[in-house]
Amino acid sequence: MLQNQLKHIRDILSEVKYPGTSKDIVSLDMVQGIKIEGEKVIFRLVFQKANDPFVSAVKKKCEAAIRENTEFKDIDMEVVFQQDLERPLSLEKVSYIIAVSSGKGGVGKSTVAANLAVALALQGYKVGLVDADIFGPSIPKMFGCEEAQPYMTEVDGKEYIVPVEKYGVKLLSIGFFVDPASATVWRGPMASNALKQMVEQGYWEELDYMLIDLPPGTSDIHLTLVQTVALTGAIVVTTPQQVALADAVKGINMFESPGIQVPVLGLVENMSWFTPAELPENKYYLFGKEGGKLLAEEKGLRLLGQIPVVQRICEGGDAGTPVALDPDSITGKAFTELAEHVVEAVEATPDQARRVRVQRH
Ligand SMILES: Nc1ncnc2c1ncn2[C@@H]1O[C@H](COP(=O)(O)OP(=O)(O)OP(=O)(O)O)[C@@H](O)[C@H]1O
Repeated sequence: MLQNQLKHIRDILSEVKYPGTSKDIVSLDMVQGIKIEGEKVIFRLVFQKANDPFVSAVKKKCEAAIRENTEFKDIDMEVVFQQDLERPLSLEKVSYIIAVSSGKGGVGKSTVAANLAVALALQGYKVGLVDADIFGPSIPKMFGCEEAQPYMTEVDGKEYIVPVEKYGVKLLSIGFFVDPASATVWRGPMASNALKQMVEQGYWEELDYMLIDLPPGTSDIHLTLVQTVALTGAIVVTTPQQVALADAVKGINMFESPGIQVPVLGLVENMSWFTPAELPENKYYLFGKEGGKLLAEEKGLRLLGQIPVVQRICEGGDAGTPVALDPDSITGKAFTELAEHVVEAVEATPDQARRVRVQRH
C-alpha cells in the first residue's frame, strides 16, 4: 500500500518538467528520498547549482502537481544543492569562498588578493589564500615566504597539506611545490589538478574567508574551480584604461554566464591614480580617470575599492611585506576599506548563493 503511494507520488513528479527543457525532474535525478509520514509527503529536491534560478518555480510545480493529483495537502520539500553535497571535507568549515580574478595580466590582481587577505585578517577574520595563478605564482614572494615548505598531516587516514601561515593568513601556492619557472610550461589539465588538490587537500580547518587568486583571463582553470567548489562570488580587478576594461568585461561575462553563474561581488579599480609620497593629496590619473568606476556603474556592480599607484605597494610586494599590514598608511586605508566593502558585498549576496556550512544528508 505504502509502496504504491510512493510510486504514485514519484509518477506525479515525473510529469514536472525542469523549466526550459523537455526533461522531467525525476529522470534528471532531482527527486530523492520520498517519504510519507501520516498526512505528510516529504522529499528532497536536488539542484546542481546553488544559484539555480528555477528553485522556487520547481518547488511550486511539485506542490501543485501533488495537490491536484492526491489528497495530500502537507508537502515538505527540502532543497539541497549537489555542490554542497559534494563539497570536500577540507572545506566543511569554510564559510565564504571568493575568487579574485582579472581579465588581463599585470593589473595587480595578486597584489589586491594578498592585501585584501591581510586586511581581512587584521579585521579579525580567519582567512585563507590559495594562489591558483599557476603560471606565475607570486603570493609566496608577496608574503616573504618563498622558502616555506608545507608539510603533510594525516587525519582519519587521509593526507592533508598544512598551509603556511604568515601575517595571520593561511597560504597555499603552487610556488611552494614546484620551481615557478617550470610551472609556466604546464598543460591545462595539470594546472587544474594542482588547483583542485590545493583546495581539496588543504588542511584549512575553520575559515571565514577563503580567497582564490586565479590566473588572468578565462581558462580551464576557471571552469575547474567552479566545478570543484561552490564559490560565494568573484571579485574582478581592473586598471582604468580601456584595454583592461574590455578584458574585465569578458571576465564579468564569464562568471555571469549560464554555465557558471557565480555572482560578481564587485570590481576593484587598481592603479586608479598616482600619488607621490611627498604630495599625498595630489592625484595624477595615469591610466585615465575612473574607468573602473564607470564600468561598475554600467554593469550595475559595486565598486569595491580604488587603489592608487604607490611605490610602497610595489616595494611591499617585492619585500614580502604587504602594505595592508600598516592600516594607517594611505594604501593601508584603501585596502582596509576594500576589505570592509567585500564583507558587505558577501553579506548582501542572496541567501541561496551563499554557502554557510555544509549540510550532509
Ligand atoms: N597599486 C599599485 N601601485 C604600485 N604598484 C603596483 C600596484 N598594483 C600592483 N603593482 C605592482 O605591479 C606588478 C604586477 O602586480 P601583480 O603581480 O599583482 O599583477 P597580477 O595582475 O596578479 O599579474 P599576473 O596575474 O598577470 O601575474 C607588481 O610588481 C606589483 O607590485
